[in-house]
Amino acid sequence: MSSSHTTPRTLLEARDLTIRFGGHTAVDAVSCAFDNGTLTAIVGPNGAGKTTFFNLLSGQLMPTAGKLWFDGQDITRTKAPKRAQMGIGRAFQLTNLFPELSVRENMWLAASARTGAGLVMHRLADGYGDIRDKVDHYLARVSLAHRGDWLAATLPHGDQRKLEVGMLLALEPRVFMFDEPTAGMSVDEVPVILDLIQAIRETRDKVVLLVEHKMDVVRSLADRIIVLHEGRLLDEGEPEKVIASPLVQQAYLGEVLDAPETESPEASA
Ligand SMILES: Nc1ncnc2c1ncn2[C@@H]1O[C@H](COP(=O)(O)OP(=O)(O)OP(=O)(O)O)[C@@H](O)[C@H]1O
Repeated sequence: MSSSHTTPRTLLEARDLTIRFGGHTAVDAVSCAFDNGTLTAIVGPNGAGKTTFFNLLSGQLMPTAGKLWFDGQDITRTKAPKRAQMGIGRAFQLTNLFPELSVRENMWLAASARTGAGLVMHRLADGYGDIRDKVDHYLARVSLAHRGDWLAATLPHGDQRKLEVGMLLALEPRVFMFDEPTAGMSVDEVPVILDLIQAIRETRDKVVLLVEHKMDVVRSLADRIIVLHEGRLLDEGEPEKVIASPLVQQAYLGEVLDAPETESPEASA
C-alpha cells in the first residue's frame, strides 16, 4: 500500500482538491483526511462548495487539480460506480430510488450490488438466502419491514428518505456519505435517521461524512467539522470550537448560525 501520505487510520484523503467551472473555482485546493471511526460534518454558507466537494469525493465530478486517496490507493480518476464498489457509498436526495420498484426490490438491488445477483434473481430464485437476510435486516433497521411491498414512489417522503438510508446501509460501504439526510422529514421522523447515523459512527471502523445545515444535528453527531467558504477550507476541528470561531461566524454573516450556548430541549427537536 502506497501510504507515505497517510496514517494507518486514514481511509480517505484529499490533497489540494480543486474544481473550476469556467472561471469559477467551486472547490479550491482543499486538503483533509478522514480517519476510520470518525464522523465529519461539512458545513458552510450557501454556495460554499459542500455539494461540489461531495461530488468530487464520490466521483460524480472529476477534479481540475489535486489528488484523492482511498485506503492508500490513488482514486483521483476512478469513476463513481467503481468508487461505490470499492466502498464509498453515498445517499442521494432520493435520486437513488427506483420509484416503480417495491421497497423490498430497491433494498435487494442495494444488498446485491456487490455480488451482481440482480433483480431477476430476486424474482426467480429461492437461493441467495444471505441477500434475503440482509434485505430483511436492513428493512427492519430503517423501520420499513411493514412496507416491503409498497412501490417506492407511493411511500410518504419520510419513508422514502428512510429507504434511501436503508439502501446505503445495505451496500455496506466503508465510507458513508450523507447529504442533508433529514431534509424535508417531519420532526418525529428525524430521530430514526439520526440514531442510524449514530449507530454507524459507533461501529468505530467506518468513515461518516455529513453535509448538514442544522447545527443542532451537527453538534449531536459530529466528532469534527470542516467549514468550507467560497470553495476553500476555512476551518476544521472540534464542533464547539469551530462554530464559535470568529472567522466562521464572519463567513456565515447574513445566514443564521446559531451560537453554541446550551439549547432548550425544544430547540434541538
Ligand atoms: N456544474 C456547475 N457549473 C457551474 N457552477 C457550478 C456547478 N456546480 C456548482 N457550481 C457553483 O459552485 C459553487 C458551489 O456550489 P455548491 O452547490 O457546491 O455549494 P453548496 O455549499 O453545496 O451550497 P448549498 O448549501 O446552497 O447547497 C456555487 O457558486 C455554484 O453555483
